[in-house]
Amino acid sequence: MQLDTESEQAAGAVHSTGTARAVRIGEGCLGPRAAADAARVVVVRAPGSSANVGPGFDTLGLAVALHLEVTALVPAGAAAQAASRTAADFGADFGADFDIEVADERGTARGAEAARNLVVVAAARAAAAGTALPRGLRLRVRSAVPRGRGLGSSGAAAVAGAALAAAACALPLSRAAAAAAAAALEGHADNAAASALGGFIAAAMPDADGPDRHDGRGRHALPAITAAPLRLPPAVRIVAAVPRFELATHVARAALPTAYARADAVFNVQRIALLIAALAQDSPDPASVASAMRDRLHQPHRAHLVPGLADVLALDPANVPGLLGVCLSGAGPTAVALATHNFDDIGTRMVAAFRAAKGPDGLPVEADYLVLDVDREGVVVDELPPECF
Ligand SMILES: Nc1ncnc2c1ncn2[C@@H]1O[C@H](COP(=O)(O)OP(=O)(O)O)[C@@H](O)[C@H]1O
Ligand SMILES: N[C@@H](CCOP(=O)(O)O)C(=O)O
Repeated sequence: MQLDTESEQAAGAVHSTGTARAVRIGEGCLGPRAAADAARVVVVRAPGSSANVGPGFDTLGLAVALHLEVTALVPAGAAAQAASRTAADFGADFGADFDIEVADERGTARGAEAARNLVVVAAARAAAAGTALPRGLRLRVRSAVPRGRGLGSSGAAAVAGAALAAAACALPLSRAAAAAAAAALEGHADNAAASALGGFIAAAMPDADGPDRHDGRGRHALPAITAAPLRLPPAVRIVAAVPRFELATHVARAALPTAYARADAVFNVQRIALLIAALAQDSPDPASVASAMRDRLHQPHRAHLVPGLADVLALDPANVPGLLGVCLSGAGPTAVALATHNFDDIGTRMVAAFRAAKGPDGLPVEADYLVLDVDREGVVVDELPPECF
């Protein structure tokens, strides 16, 4: 399935392919739809994600039922105002005079400070591909996705921002477009595609050597990404053991080698194929899944950043009922287990394995576990009456 943002936007198309479900802003309205030139309240909800899923470095992603929600007050006349402004109106310093406000659990930011919030950055970039964000946006952000833990908080924020941009500018939105916009910001497509599309996905960035895309007026168009939904049996849930420290993705990426031995590349390519095949079964064979979730591209190179990881990864379905396999979640430090039952026992074992290790301060690595459903919906956008803000 080719997800091409440019052609969708050019055609103003909103279509449903069944798998890359498209959504029109306002679809699923919870209240009466406001007139287009009246103030509107738009609610965007995007799930977090667990990227890589073992061997699928920068490729596989699994959306998890932990959500980031943005409630936006879009001022009256926003669509016309956005259409009349161009991307050039809003340069790198757009935040300095940009009338925007973001409130989240860390407080309220305005202007230039608000413009550095990732949700706003993502909205601004996505909007710049076609138009500019209107002035006067008021955002409230609530996120259940812990930041910097490997559960895709930045991907969720980027997807939500892209969806918000479309809503604020009254443009049609497809989940594919939101995924592409967020992937362009993240630099890898796994989190973005999972947060935008939901479920278990494979995703790829466009060919790095491809042509730079412009729309002829100097505006940078968002690159298409390629994504495909993968089967995951309904019984599978995710047990996430979340250490109580942050690990920024850019730090964990800096720990990776720039080149790999052919044997390691082949090891992972084989296991990605085997993992997808094993999880396509109604009752996946735990030994097959666990073996296919092994990785040589990122986990060994990041293990020193996540004390206890080796012991968590050593949990074996042969000894743990319900367990299918364990891996580092995204860039870490969270570890996730795929499981069909016995979730609390699995979470307890993962936390105990972390606790048996010592952190850099010489103290045990404390972690908490969450039992999460797979989010099968991806990003959703609703519209509420203005008094709901
Ligand atoms: N709700 C949010 N609002 C604003 N920025 C966010 C939000 N969630 C995440 N971010 C940004 O993303 C960063 C974490 O991203 P990253 O290091 O990729 O970790 P992860 O995506 O695994 O949580 C945060 O430091 C912050 O800059
Ligand atoms: N493929 C990326 C995924 C990063 O995910 P995050 O949730 O840690 O941001 C990587 O492994 O670097």
